[in-house]
Amino acid sequence: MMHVLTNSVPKWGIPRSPHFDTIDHSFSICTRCSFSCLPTSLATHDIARNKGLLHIKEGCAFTIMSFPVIEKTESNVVIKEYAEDFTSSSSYESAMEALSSLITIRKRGEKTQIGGRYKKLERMLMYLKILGLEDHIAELKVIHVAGTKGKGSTCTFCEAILRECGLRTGLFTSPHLIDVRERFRINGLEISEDKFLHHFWECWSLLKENVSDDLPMAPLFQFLTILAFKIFVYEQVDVAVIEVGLGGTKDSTNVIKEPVVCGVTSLGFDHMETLGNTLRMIASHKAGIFKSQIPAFTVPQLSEAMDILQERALQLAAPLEVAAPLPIEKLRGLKLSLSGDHQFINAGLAVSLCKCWLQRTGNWEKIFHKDGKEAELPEAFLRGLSTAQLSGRAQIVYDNSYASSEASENSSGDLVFYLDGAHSPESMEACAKWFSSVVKGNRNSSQSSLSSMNGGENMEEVLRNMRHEKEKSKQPYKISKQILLFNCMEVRDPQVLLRRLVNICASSGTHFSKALFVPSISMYNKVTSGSSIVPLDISGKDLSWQFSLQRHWERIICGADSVHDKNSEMDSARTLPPRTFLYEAASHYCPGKDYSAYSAIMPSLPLTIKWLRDCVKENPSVRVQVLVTGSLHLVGDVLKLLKRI
Ligand SMILES: Nc1ncnc2c1ncn2[C@@H]1O[C@H](COP(=O)(O)OP(=O)(O)OP(=O)(O)O)[C@@H](O)[C@H]1O
Repeated sequence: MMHVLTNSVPKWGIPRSPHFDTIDHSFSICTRCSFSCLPTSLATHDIARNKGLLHIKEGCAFTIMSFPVIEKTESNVVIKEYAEDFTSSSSYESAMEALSSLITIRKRGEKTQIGGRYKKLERMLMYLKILGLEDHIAELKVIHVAGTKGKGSTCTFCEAILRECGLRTGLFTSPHLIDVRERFRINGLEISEDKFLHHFWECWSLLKENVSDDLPMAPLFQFLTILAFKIFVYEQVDVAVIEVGLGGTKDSTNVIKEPVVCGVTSLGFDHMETLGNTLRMIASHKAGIFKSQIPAFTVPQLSEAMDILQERALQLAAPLEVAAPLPIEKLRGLKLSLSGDHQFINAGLAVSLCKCWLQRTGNWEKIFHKDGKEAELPEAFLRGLSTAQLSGRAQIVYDNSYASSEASENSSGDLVFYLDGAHSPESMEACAKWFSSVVKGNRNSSQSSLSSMNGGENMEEVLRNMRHEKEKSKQPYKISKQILLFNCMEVRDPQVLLRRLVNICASSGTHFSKALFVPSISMYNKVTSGSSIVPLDISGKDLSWQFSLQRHWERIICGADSVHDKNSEMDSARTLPPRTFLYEAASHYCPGKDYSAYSAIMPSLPLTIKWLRDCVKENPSVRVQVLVTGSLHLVGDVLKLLKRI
């Protein structure tokens, strides 16, 4: 029998899970009304009481919130506002619209003009106070993780390890790929729509009611951070694993005053417009999460970065240790569930963070009855490391939806998507190594392609993929073609990203026969849900960025300038290349037409997926291996489409 120190004795003497209910589905707009069981001390109550929304029952306060609602007699201005502003048929879509309204459009590196009197972290504290959370977040037992690459993976490993130790976990990561709820996981599962909506609208209304010229509404990431804290407090998690959004010192998550332990993952060059151009400057921002006397861990870093981390730790008397990459033997024959050699670095850090967290919270001895100096990893750690799930990072998806029956499946080629949202030079390098390794069938890398289907898929899907792979291995030899499907944000340097990808792949014998440049569907000014409508109208889409990506590609591959003249660009983007383009030799194609010998502009992502499926359907002798990379938005869009069509 395992005993774990948890918060299972409710902090406020209230039931562990808030009670959710639906009062009335008959409102024309309001689809959800929810109750939450809150500590009576929370300031929210006072506000709610003033608004006449509060009903006290046996020492436990139930806040009745109903959004959006047509209640014209209601004096609550905010509620009226929802009814007027968010007339979408679905409450969830309304929440997405509300969230989208918090996106502040600005050029990268420019300071966001939120206005008001206060600095970001001051504002964050005020928002938390409005929600009555400022004391409660101090009780959260946090693992706080900053870094350039590997934050999401490290946090995901930590969450899975501690969950396997029997703890109730909360995980906050960013960005999301398909649905914003991916950012908030409770016990390994993304938060349910009901709970999300409940907390979302409660947060929204209280903040909206209290904004002023001095304290404007929280922009998107600040709002989501506050929401995460609220969710974790109310869900009474034993541990909150919190990924920094950007940088560290000034990040919204840095309102955590006393985490249990901090981690800094691999440092490199990203977000330089905000963090600075040197590794020292970047490291200094990341070290901004260190707190006085709180243990911190990092991974092996270049000396410029390590010096800064050590300096900062010394100033704060924070013990800083370097966690070595996890030696493969420690896994005792198991495999990391996240694929790629770089994941051993993240896993090593996660193990140190979790051990430290368990020791500092008094859980280590309770759970393992050991002094913590054992060389072997506990079973629970192994289970966490071999089951942690994170979509869009070195994820493999076998697509067989183009084959309508087993017979047609066998008479079609194979289409396999390799998805990795790398978008910085260092991560592109990690991605290129992983892709080359898996397409060559190098099962020793860290992971076999089968077990690397880590996309939060259910077991049924994993088993289906395994069956698919087994079936395919019995079939006659197929010619593999590696195709690149790429887009990146305009602030990135595509020349650097593409060159690094091509060179690293080439150094291990992997060559892309074609590259496809395609616009993402996701818009940077809109938060969408998994069920949002996919826009199919491609008319008038500006593809000039995709054309410039193609020019970079042509230069890298053939050393020549682009084959296109500017006038033909908009026209050519409306047509898809012939299907033979995908698998016939480059020498068959003369440049200067709709596509070049090595690359094509694809007018839209849905058309590209359909086109790829059609190509493969026609040619049973090919196995098309598509690397999707350059942007997490692109990866999310592809995943969304593969699930749907
Ligand atoms: N330790 C690492 N070193 C280099 N690249 C890495 C490392 N870990 C992850 N990557 C690369 O970075 C991508 C993103 O991984 P992850 O989400 O874990 O990191 P992140 O720091 O959260 O990144 P993001 O900038 O997307 O928020 C991966 O798909 C992989 O290509």
